[in-house]
Amino acid sequence: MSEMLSPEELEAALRAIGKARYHNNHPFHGLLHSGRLNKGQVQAWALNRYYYQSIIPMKDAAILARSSDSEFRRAWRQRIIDHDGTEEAPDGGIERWLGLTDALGLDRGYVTSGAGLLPGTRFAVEAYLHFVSEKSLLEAVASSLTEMFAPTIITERVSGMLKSYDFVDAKALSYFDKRLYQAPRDANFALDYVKREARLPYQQQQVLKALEFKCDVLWSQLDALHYAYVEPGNIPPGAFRPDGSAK
Ligand SMILES: O=C(O)c1cc(C(=O)O)c2c(n1)C(=O)C(=O)c1cc(C(=O)O)[nH]c1-2
Repeated sequence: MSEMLSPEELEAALRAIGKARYHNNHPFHGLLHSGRLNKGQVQAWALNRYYYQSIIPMKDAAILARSSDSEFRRAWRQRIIDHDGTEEAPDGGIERWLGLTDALGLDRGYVTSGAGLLPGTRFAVEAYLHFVSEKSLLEAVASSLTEMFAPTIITERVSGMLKSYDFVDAKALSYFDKRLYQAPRDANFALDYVKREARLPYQQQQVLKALEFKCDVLWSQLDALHYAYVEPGNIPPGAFRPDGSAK
């Protein structure tokens, strides 16, 4: 039986998970941020990461659909607006991500079709969608808490990539500008929620496990990229080939 943690202890335990398991620790990010990837490898990253982006509003809609609290829904629906945009301002996160894949020379139809995805990306991203649909609302909210750790990695990524790659510029990376304030706003809301709603020891354990799960979702996407495009360079049949031979 686990002990009841104070809200502050719960937060400290969540931060310890992020410190150990967040994807900023993955070697693929080390290569991406320090300019040690070639353009084809950066294209592979952006293409696969598009799939994660595209599923985020669907997973947030699944979370919305599970809450009976209109105040909660009002706050949470902002996430969907941020990613999908509005009629007046259609350049939400998804559109901005496609701005990055455009800048990298990838065809939009190919990117959005998902045809060149790594199987590992597909399975990891879909596992996230299933997780939030099937687990408790508390666990679903907790699984978004990786965003607590996002601002640091975004700052490192943008400055590293701008310095190192002549094929990306600030406009291509503008997706990340908005994430710098959206991610902390969203993470603070979700953190307050889990600190308030995890009222029993088993619920606190569920919250911690949900964050571990989500770190695994992010980590396994980078494992798949690394295996296919860095070492040993085993690109699965049908997946994107930087030389364009199997498009
Ligand atoms: O660039 C990153 O490293 C990174 C990480 C994460 C994250 O930690 O899950 C998200 C994002 N970006 C992101 O752009 C984003 O919109 C996002 C939404 C979520 C979520 O779980 O609801 N995570 C993330």
